Amino acid sequence: MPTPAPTTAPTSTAPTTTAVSLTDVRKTYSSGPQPVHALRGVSLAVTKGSFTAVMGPSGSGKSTLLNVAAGLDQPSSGRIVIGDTDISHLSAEKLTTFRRRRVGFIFQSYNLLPHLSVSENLRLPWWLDNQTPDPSREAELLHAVGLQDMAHRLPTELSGGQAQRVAIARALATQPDVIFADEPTGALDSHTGATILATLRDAVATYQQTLVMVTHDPQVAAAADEVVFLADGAVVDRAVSASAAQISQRVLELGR
Ligand SMILES: Nc1ncnc2c1ncn2[C@@H]1O[C@H](COP(=O)(O)OP(=O)(O)OP(=O)(O)O)[C@@H](O)[C@H]1O
Repeated sequence: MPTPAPTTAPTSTAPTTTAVSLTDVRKTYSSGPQPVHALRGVSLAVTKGSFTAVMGPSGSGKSTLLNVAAGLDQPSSGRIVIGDTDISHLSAEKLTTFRRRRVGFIFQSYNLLPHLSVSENLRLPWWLDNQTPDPSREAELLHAVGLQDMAHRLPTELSGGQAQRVAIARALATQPDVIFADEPTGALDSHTGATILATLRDAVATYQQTLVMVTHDPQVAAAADEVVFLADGAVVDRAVSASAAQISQRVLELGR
């Protein structure tokens, strides 16, 4: 006898296994002559400890999604929960504090402070939050990204790949609920990009770190547990454990 279908709709409360949840998130830019509907009702639940890649054609809303989900920009409507905090209604001041403590960022351009050493850049999240840096965690993270011998170097004395490793270690420093990465391998050659990707994957596994990453590169996206495809401001598909070829095919279909 077939199992009867459940009669109750799934609850809208995020289960404790969810690191980030978006519910019907919309973002309209109204500054120009015509409003731009960059996000048109995105709902998404990111599992704790998972690695999610966000892909889609240019202009599909990937960066907007990342900025809004990370609390860097306000949605026009909808609900965003990180960990157990609904950030949708936090004041600007509370949101800034929350981001410093609970969210990590990795950008294509590394965003290291040029006058601070590797070690000092890594300590920034603690300093910005008026916390004392944890020396053992700092040493562990430098080792995890292979920079244990470069703690005293300045960013100008690093290669692009090494600079991005500092950014990864820094994002991991405070054990945030989630790290958002925007094209973290975009400025690197393919070999260095592959090494950075491996470092990120290892970090996700070692620290059970939740990672959400925007990328244009199907090879990079194939390292993720799940790929979310955006088109015209909406989630149009999701793929689990997809190969680079499968991801490329889907991106082509979406009209990259
Ligand atoms: N500040 C802004 N003001 C007005 N429109 C904007 C703004 N930022 C983004 N947009 C528009 O919102 C839509 C989504 O942009 P977004 O940058 O999120 O796309 P994307 O998928 O990240 O693109 P790409 O892959 O080219 O970086 C686009 O039509 C873009 O022109």
